[in-house]
Amino acid sequence: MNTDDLSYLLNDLNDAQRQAVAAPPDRQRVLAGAGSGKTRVLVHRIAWLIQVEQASPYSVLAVTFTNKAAAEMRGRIQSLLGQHLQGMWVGTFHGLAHRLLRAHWQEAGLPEHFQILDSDDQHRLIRRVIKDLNLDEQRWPPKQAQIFINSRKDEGLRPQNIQANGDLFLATQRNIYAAYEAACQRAGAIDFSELLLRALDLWRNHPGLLEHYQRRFRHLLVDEFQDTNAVQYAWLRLLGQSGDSLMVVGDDDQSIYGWRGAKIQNIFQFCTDFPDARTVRLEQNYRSSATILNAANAVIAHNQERLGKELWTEGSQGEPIALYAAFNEYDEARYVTEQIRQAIGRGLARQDIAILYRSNAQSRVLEESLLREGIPYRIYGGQRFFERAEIKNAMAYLCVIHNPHQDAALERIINLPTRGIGDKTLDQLRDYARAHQVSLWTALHQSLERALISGRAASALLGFVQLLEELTQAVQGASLPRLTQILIERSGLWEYHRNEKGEKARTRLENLEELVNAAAAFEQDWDSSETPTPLAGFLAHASLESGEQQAAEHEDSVQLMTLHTAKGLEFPLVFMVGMEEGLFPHQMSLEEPGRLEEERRLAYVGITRAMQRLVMSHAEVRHLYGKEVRHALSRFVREIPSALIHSIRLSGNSGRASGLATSAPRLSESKGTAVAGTELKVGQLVRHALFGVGVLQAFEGSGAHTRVQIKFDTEGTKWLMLSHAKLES
Ligand SMILES: Nc1ncnc2c1ncn2[C@@H]1O[C@H](COP(=O)(O)OP(=O)(O)OP(=O)(O)O)[C@@H](O)[C@H]1O
Ligand SMILES: [Mg+2]
Repeated sequence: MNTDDLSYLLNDLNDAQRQAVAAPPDRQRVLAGAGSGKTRVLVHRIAWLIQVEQASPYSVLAVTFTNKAAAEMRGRIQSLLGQHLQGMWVGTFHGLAHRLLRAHWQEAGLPEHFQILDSDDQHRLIRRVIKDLNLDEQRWPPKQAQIFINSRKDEGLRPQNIQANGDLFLATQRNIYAAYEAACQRAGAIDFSELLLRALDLWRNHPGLLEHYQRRFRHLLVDEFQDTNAVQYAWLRLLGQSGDSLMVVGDDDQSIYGWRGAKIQNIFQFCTDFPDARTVRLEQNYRSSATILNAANAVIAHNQERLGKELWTEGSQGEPIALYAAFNEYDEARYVTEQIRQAIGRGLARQDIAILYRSNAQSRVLEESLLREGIPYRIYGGQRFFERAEIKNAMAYLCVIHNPHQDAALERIINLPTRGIGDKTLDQLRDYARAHQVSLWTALHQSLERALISGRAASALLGFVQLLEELTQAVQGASLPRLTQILIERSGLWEYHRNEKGEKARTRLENLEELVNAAAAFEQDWDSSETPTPLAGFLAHASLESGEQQAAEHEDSVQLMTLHTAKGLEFPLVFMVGMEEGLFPHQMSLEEPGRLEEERRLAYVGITRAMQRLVMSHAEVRHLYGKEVRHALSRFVREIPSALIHSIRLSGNSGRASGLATSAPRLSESKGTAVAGTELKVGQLVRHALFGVGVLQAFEGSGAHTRVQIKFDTEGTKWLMLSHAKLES
């Protein structure tokens, strides 16, 4: 092929990048600092393999850290190649594991309709297990056991792999883990860590299947490699051994998921496991101004454990980093908001601005301030629609109708609404289930048949069985939204929430209505090749959506997210708020050696998100967990050479955010027209036929599933399905 034809694949690359992209199929480890074009290399490499090496898209497996990054990557490859790529697998490890397990549920030892437990479900189940084991919950807190179990799973350890050696703590945690595993198996449910481990076991235990995928995925590429955990790495080793090409790209200085089991050591291990792998280093940073880059380099230089690499840029010096000393968090939010208003006034697009914080809880005050100023924003994280109690209750009914052997869902609804099935009866059923290794549903039937339960308890259980039979009958042949509606009404859930008092009850009922809308939207673009029925698809959709901290794509909003979520992204203007000891670095990391270095890497990630301008802020007084606290300035700010910083003090008016900004939110630019989904903006006034006027507060979900949160003047705050809400501006 004429090399000129390939210029579009190589043009915007430097020499080192070009060599990595245009190498014949091989194994490479790209090790380079932030903003040096690692992700760009990976994208161009895939395009090169397909275009020049004639690799079938079907043979490419690319793994990234979030679904958003995966979608972006696919889009960039497609636009480079100018074609739609069928069959290419691009996704997160979790997403890929889920696909594998759905396709090979039998081999994985799962029921066809296995359910995914989110963190909340998992916590409930572990709590249950602890009780069943007659352990004292005070001494053996479920949360602690949950962390123990997940971190063992992330390391690839089953209970039988854990040696207690007479250690009571380990022995007990191992017992809880084992009992929890049995409970999951009975319930046909798996948690997020299990997704990965089970997929790995699938390959380990079925060499034929592994071979199939090894033959298929000839080209393997992994972004953000520094944050792979032991199980993910084991995946890679299995799949990568026999492939044609393998590329991992990462930066040891950006490893920020150690607390979730990520192992920086994988970066080194890689060269032991793949001795023929080449290491590529990229040293030129294309993202940030020299000031920002120097600040990042200075901070990360304080870490001991690093491979050590310097980044340089040809970019201009840029503006100094602004540091605002706020009086409290409200003042901080006002300052940030005012700065954003000015930046927008100077012509910066809203989506080019990001506010980064250490903890989700910090967003509330910032949100309020942005709302008051009518600045549209988009937030990643927070409580998702599918995580709300009333929605989870309704989804549990859907789940049980789909497959009654799902213990977590069954437990959730067996006495909700209350129908006289007490804890004692439930305990009896659980004991039976455990003793006979069956699901709760089977335990219930057998206990009744064998008259192990009698009297009032038995008739309550019978009532429940009858109810489920009736519900199953009633939904025969119904569409997904109709089915959802029938279940919500006839299960008694509707009545139950209606009898609750106050505003909360009303919100719950409306959310339940929204669920029916969500079901309708889902059914419309349900993909029959992915799940056997719309119901199965809807259940999976709900559990996966609640697991990922993603927000809907809405252009032209300021972006709010945690520092962790910001990984891999870049913005011309970045605010890092709450730069205080105890907040960032986080209090917990101060007490745990090793964690502090991880916090510093997080600071490095944050600083290197900024392209042109970085603004940091800290508050002298802050309200945390209901208390007023005073924090010292974060060491990460103090580690930046003072020549790079422009301090803005409280005293004097120069830097002080102006005005208290209590004005009502303004109408957005797109006045008057009936509002289509993409035109809506947070902060905008909208009108709903029934609820009247309100302010749009947030978006969630995407496409036909988009929901909007609106604060109505008289009707409180509601979540509505955008496609059904018929809003007017
Ligand atoms: N050779 C190049 N010429 C011009 N711009 C480049 C070049 N390489 C990368 N860039 C740009 O630099 C920025 C950073 O690139 P990229 O996001 O790929 O870096 P990265 O190493 O993946 O960063 P991170 O470590 O934060 O994930 C992007 O805007 C990218 O388009
Ligand atoms: Mg990247």
